[in-house]
Amino acid sequence: MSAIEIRNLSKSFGLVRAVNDVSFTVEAGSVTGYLGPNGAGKTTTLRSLLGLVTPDTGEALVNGRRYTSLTHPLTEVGAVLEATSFHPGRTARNHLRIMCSAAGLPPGRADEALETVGLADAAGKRVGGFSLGMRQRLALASALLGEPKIFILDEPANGLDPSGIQWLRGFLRHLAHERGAAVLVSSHVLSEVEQTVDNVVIIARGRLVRQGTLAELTQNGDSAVRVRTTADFRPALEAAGARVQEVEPGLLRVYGLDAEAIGQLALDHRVLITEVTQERSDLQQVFLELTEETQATVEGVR
Ligand SMILES: Nc1ncnc2c1ncn2[C@@H]1O[C@H](COP(=O)(O)OP(=O)(O)OP(=O)(O)O)[C@@H](O)[C@H]1O
Repeated sequence: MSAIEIRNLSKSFGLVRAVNDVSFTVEAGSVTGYLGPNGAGKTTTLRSLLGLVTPDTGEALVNGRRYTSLTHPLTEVGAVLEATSFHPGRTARNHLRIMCSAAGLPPGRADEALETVGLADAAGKRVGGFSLGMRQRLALASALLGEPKIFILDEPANGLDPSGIQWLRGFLRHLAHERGAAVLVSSHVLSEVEQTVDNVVIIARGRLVRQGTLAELTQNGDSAVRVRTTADFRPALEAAGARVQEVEPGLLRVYGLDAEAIGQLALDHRVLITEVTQERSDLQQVFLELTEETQATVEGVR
C-alpha cells in the first residue's frame, strides 16, 4: 500500500475541470514534487487528499484510507496549505498548543516543533506581526506536531527567502530520507523543488502530463547540440537527418545528431566549426515545454 494514492481523481467547479482523471502514488521515504503552472489543479488535488474537497470521481487516499476516516489525523498526516490563516492576536506557541490540546498531543510538542523550523526565538510573539516566511515556517511546525509520516505541502516555499528555501530543501529531504516519510510538495516554480525531489508529477490544466523519477525526466528530453559556424552547414546537417534551428546568425541548435556525428559531418564537408556543445535538456526545459504544449492542446477541450 502506498502512503499517498490518487486514483483516477476528477473534480469540476462548474464548467472548470480543475482535476481530470489524475492518478499517482507517493511512497514512504521519498519526496514527490507536484508541479504545474498556476491553476493547473494542484491545490484541488491536495485538498481532496485532506478531505477538504469531495472528488466527483476517483479517490484520494492516505495510508489506504480517506483522510476524514482517520482517528488521529495529525499523527498520520502533516499538511501545509496555501494561505493558511492564523489568529493574528495569538502567539506562535499558543497557536500550536491549542492544536496539540485539540489533538490530544503533549503541549511540549509546540516548542519542539518551533525549534525544528527555526522559530524558537519567535515562540512568544504574536502571529499578526509575522512575515509570510515566518507564517510558512509556523504552518510547517503545525504539520510536524503529531510526528506524522506523511506530509502534504502546498507551495511551502512561498514567501521564504533564498536561505529559507535552502533550509526547506534540506528539511524535506531529511524527513523523507532519514525519517522515512512520504512527502508530496507542490510548486509552480520548478527551481524551488528540483534539487529536493526524487519523483516528479507534472500537471497542467487538470491533466497529468508526465510522471517519473527526476532522473527519468531529465534524460527523456529531446536534447540539442549547439553548433557555431560561419559556413552554411545547415543543408548538410538536414541531409544527414538532423532538425536544425537557427538561434542567431552563426549559431545553430541541432536535434537528432550527437556531437561526434556533427564533428564528422563538418570534417566530411570541410566546414569550420568553432563550437560544439551538448545542451543538457534539464527538467526546467521539459517542464516548460510540457506545460506550454498542454496549455495549447487542452485549450478548448474544457
Ligand atoms: N472552490 C473553487 N471554486 C471554483 N473554481 C475553483 C475552486 N477551486 C479551484 N478552482 C479552479 O480550478 C482550477 C484549478 O485550481 P487549483 O487551485 O487546484 O490550481 P493550482 O494548480 O493549485 O494553482 P495555483 O498554484 O494558482 O493555486 C482553477 O481554474 C481554479 O480557478
